[in-house]
Amino acid sequence: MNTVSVMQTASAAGRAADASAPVRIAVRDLDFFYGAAQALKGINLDFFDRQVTALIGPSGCGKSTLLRIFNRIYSLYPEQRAEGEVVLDGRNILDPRIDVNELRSRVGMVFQKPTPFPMSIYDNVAFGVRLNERLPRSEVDDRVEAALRRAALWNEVKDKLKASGMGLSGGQQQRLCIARTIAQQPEVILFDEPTSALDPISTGKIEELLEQLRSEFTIVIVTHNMQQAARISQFTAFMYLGEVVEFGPTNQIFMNPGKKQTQDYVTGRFG
Ligand SMILES: Nc1ncnc2c1ncn2[C@@H]1O[C@H](COP(=O)(O)OP(=O)(O)OP(=O)(O)O)[C@@H](O)[C@H]1O
Repeated sequence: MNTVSVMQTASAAGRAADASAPVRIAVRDLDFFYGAAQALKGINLDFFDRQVTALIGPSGCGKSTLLRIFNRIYSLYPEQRAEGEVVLDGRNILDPRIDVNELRSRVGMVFQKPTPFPMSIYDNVAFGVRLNERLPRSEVDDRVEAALRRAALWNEVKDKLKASGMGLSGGQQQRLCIARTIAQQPEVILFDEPTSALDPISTGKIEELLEQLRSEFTIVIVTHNMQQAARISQFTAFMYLGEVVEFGPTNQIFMNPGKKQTQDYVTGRFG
């Protein structure tokens, strides 16, 4: 896709940008360290409710690091630390007293490579629900069906719910992982390059799905693919060397960026 068509795509996605939506996640003066190495510097960003925000920027700029702070995955590693505030619904999730299991059911994550568990399709989707909630079997059934429908997978798997999730195609496995996340009824879903391991048809399905999911969830997506960011997001943050260079409605970032660095990146002149 050339620059002009990226801009046309951006225009369509960006028209839906709603900066008057409530702020779901507010990042304030956020620094992040891997041991002594600082990977994020003074990040300030708002993520709006029921909008898709894309994090873009060259390799190593800190996109995944930022995404992984939102469900505190980093706290598994003692040498990693975050300073500043990430406020989700009025609470700073960096606070060590936050219950990370509860946080991770509110902030779901879908990874680059589909990661189905070695168990049935049904059990994959029911997994988090059973772990965190005590529901009667019929309610778990309902939750599994609703999540598979929402993830646009129900029609393909409804007759083989007991078959292994590992037997699905790559694109179906990724939708299964999305269903597993949705089943926990999160508020926010984080996507870390969710289509980079998929073929174009599966990628198209996931992109369509993201557009549908945003009516219910706040979505943050890391993508290397600028056309994808332009197609699916309402807001875009351009990052470089651990900082946010520019943030705004996607059509503004792609069609009328305020900074030369952003312009150079979105027109493919560097990165
Ligand atoms: N586990 C780690 N230990 C030490 N440094 C790390 C670790 N993970 C990432 N980094 C460093 O932090 C910086 C940001 O990395 P990050 O993976 O967040 O960037 P990114 O923008 O997501 O890159 P990519 O697009 O290549 O995935 C880089 O300098 C990287 O080398």
